[in-house]
Amino acid sequence: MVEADGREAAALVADDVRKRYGDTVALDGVSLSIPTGEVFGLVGPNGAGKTTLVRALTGTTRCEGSIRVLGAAPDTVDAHRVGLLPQSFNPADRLTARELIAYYAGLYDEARAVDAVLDDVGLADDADTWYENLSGGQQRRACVGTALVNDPDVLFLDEPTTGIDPAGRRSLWALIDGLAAGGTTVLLTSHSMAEVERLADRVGLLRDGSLVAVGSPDELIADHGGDSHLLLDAPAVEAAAVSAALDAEVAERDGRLVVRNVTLADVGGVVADLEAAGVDFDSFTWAEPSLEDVYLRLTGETMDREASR
Ligand SMILES: Nc1ncnc2c1ncn2[C@@H]1O[C@H](COP(=O)(O)OP(=O)(O)OP(=O)(O)O)[C@@H](O)[C@H]1O
Repeated sequence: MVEADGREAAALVADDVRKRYGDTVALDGVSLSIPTGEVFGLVGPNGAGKTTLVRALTGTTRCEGSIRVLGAAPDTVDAHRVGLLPQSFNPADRLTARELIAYYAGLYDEARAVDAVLDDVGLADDADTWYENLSGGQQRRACVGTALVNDPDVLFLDEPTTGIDPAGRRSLWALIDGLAAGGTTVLLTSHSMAEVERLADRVGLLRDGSLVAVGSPDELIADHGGDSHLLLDAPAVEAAAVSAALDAEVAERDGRLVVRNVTLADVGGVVADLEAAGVDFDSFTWAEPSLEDVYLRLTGETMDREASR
């Protein structure tokens, strides 16, 4: 469908996309429509099919089903309008950051000014450093820059912030916000639920090659996040003992006890009941459900909570 201004209403459309590698089913009938200007976050455990879906959408792997990118098939879409940061990307070591960006800019008839791209990814001061001498996070930022040289209408970012420190991550988030505000459609994959919750208009959760949930972070949290809860640091206490003391549902997660369905107003009473029952805890945190809770529930996984922040 084409809007009155000539832009396609849906920048990306996938219909029943399937991909096998031998006996491995990497994509098991994925259907998806991403409107122009949306930031779509793709999450899922290792091996769920995220990179395969990015590769299918960018025409870098063949698959069954139908894909439209800006109204065209992935292998015929105008390459000037698409940017891709692959998950694994190893540029030549003996190029400076500026030479690397300039090389990619040279692949397009019309490209952005190299210094502006370096500035966008926070490498203006390190522009003349060889790629091999940049830190891991700076290298990743240089790689992000290569995907921005053509000012793409659709940008694929496969784990863009891996290895980037918190400050660099925040500046990349601001950059992505700015691109989206300017109408760029962004599909990003990430293992950071905080990142996806912060950036994405909608999130798709892939599991075993299937999209098991799609919605805004708020929708997913309301539908699948569960209740607000109290997290107890009580290393010496069994979940069953806390459950008996409170007459409540208590589970163990990542070394902490989770007392389910505790509203903020309930916290004082719950803590008083724990103390009255002699339950020995070091500290507690009250938490509303987050995208991480959605992820854990829908994938059945546990994850390093700190790694996801
Ligand atoms: N080139 C390939 N040859 C064989 N199997 C592959 C190939 N690429 C991916 N796979 C398999 O397809 C499945 C999906 O892999 P994919 O890389 O898409 O997952 P992912 O969600 O991106 O994982 P990660 O979070 O680890 O990056 C996995 O079982 C993987 O082993």
